Amino acid sequence: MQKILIVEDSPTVLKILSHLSSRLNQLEPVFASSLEQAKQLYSAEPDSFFAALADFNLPDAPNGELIDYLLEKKLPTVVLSGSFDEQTQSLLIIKGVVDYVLKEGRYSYELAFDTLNQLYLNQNTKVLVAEDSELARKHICGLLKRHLFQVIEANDGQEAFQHLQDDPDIKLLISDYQMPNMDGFQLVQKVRHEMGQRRISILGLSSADNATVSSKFIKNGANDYLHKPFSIEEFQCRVNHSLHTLALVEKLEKAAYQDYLTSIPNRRFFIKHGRKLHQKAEDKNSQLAVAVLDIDHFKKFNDQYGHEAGDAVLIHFSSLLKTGLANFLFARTGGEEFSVAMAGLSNEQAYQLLDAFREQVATTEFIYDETPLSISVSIGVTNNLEEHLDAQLNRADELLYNAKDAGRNIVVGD
Ligand SMILES: Nc1nc2c(ncn2[C@@H]2O[C@H](COP(=O)(O)OP(=O)(O)OP(=O)(O)O)[C@@H](O)[C@H]2O)c(=O)[nH]1
Repeated sequence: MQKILIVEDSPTVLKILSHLSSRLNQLEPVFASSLEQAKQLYSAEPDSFFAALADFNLPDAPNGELIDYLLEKKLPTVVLSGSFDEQTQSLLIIKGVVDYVLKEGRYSYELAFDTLNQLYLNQNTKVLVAEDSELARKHICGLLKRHLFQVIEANDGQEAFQHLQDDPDIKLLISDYQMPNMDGFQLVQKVRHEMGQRRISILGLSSADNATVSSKFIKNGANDYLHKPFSIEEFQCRVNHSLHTLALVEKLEKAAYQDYLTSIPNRRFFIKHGRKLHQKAEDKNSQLAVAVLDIDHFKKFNDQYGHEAGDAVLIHFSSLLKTGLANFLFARTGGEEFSVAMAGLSNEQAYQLLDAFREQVATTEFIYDETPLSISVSIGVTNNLEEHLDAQLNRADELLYNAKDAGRNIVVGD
């Protein structure tokens, strides 16, 4: 685990920082109370440190000498201080610190730790910078690298669009307005029209003194706009804000498509993607098998061992689905009902795979609260495309009822 060097001379503040450091994800705090001690700790194992949270004034470093030392060592640094005048604040940012935080109490320390956590996550976040002026591009990329983002550079809109096509993981596009080949407005428009489904935040930039540039950028699909030249701090705030909003949207989207209990996809996800598979099978005249699976006598787990036991059975069953039918679209589509869509499979092929899965469910031992529970599943499957997915699911459901009538723990196909 990488370390965070925390340097603070006040025992009271150090105590609070030590208490709050449990907030750090995947980072281990190491504490020092002077410049001398910080130097010793750092030089003993320089490669193990990820970043620093450092007090601006220390008895043996009254004028920010510790900050200069940490920046010289290229250690990303968040600065703490009891007071900052505006000049010192801008000087720190110009020198290259990640951020500064006033010692105003618990919330500001929490903010400092959140900044460090964010810095750690930024290492996996890709940002694309489209800017034709090399000087401006290098400046923007340098600011992003200070916050440890993975930065990709493009000279114009066309090159930027190509990068977006090649790399689906790019989360933020920072685009200048005036560029050769394809300008910023055209780029934003193309991204929003041709990559409509893509979750990407866009920040427009321009030095034009025309008041309509900002609204045009946003009307074309940018999320935010910044006029050049900009202050480093405002740039950082807008980048963080854009990515934070995007992360919230992604979180909401995940929650909307995931079953809360088992963490596998839910009915909404199944219908959305199942309809696409169904359409594709119709268009290409190919096969699509759809199955409905229902755990047998599920109610008895709840009745005999309690609702938590029922939940545990659902989680266990879902984990078997995740491994047994991982190559297909599957979801929890009801209480103890699950659905699977298997593209390209004939009825017979689907039947065989599902029967092997049924067997696996029946033979895998599951122990709840020291009691072995025997679980089985009934399955109905059809590859008759019907008119649409919902009708095919209804047909699979009818076959499932036949399986229940036939005594359960069985697969019934068309
Ligand atoms: N523990 C738990 N129980 C659930 C959940 N969702 C639905 N149930 C219960 O699942 C049970 C379903 O029972 P039934 O529809 O009678 O079906 P069954 O007992 O499986 O019987 P057959 O399907 O005929 O084999 C009901 O008692 C629901 O309350 C859940 O998320 N957790």
